[in-house]
Amino acid sequence: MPHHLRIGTRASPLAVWQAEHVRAALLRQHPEITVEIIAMTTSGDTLLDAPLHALGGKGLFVKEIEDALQQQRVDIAVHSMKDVPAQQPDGLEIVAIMAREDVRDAFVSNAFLHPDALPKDARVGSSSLRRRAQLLERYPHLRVDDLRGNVATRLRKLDEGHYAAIILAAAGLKRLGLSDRITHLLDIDCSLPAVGQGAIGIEARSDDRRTRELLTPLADADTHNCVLAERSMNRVLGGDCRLPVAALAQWQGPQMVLRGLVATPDGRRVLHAEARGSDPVALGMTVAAALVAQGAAQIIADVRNT
Ligand SMILES: NCc1[nH]cc(CCC(=O)O)c1CC(=O)O
Repeated sequence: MPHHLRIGTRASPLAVWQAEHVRAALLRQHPEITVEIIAMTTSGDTLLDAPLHALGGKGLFVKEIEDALQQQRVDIAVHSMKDVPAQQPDGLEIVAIMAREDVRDAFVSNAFLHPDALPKDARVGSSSLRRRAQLLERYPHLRVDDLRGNVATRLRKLDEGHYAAIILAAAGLKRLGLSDRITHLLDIDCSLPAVGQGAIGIEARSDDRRTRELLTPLADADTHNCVLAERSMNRVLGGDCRLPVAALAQWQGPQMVLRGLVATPDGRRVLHAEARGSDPVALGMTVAAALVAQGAAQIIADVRNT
């Protein structure tokens, strides 16, 4: 009997694209196996009215898929690493992280070529406190308003005229074939990305040796170490994707450079830290400690309490 693998994924077009991407890579490596995609609607997809950061619980988008994995209804789960909480549930593990797409945030507008061109009180759509804080730091005259929904929904709300501009991850737009909607790619000095942004992670049961072996050739070691460093920082800070926390690790020769940021949602205080090293976990802890020394823990506690 040929081996059959069931991939669990969210049902959004971007998530399904990512699952298809994993399926294609698996079949390239192992032409003898069969792969099925099982798409699920998660609570993060249905609770569209509340602002993302106000919804309780971590891992809104991944919980239901992890349940299916633990209950053996699927064999692997494909996630945007950005949405994956710092800690995996018992018995599950991120086995492979694939080569990263563009890590940057994209400025998308039908009327303005660059955020510099936005007039006072222009409405910018973003539901991420991380994007809000960095935008308001540089452009305190703007209004940042909540914007939820999948990529197509957000673009539609822009096109309907509800916003002067919106900010999205470049990776999602590129994967969906929507690169032509990117008006301007924000430099990482303007908008440091979210932990794990642009990276696809594949989760499996720790004790499922056969599946883990099949996944090994899909992993990109450089991306894996960068995302580990970012997640190590986030774990110390107790951060998740709803908090104004950003991090990006990049290889510079034999070393990684990890930049981290914690900000107040209004962008009035923005803490930065940076370190180099080759041990991802230690590097993350170093940058987290440097942020804590500047008051990061208090900022995070304040955001959690509001
Ligand atoms: N929170 C939703 C989400 N999760 C991953 C991506 C983009 C793709 C990626 O970062 O890998 C997006 C959309 C967005 O932020 O615009």
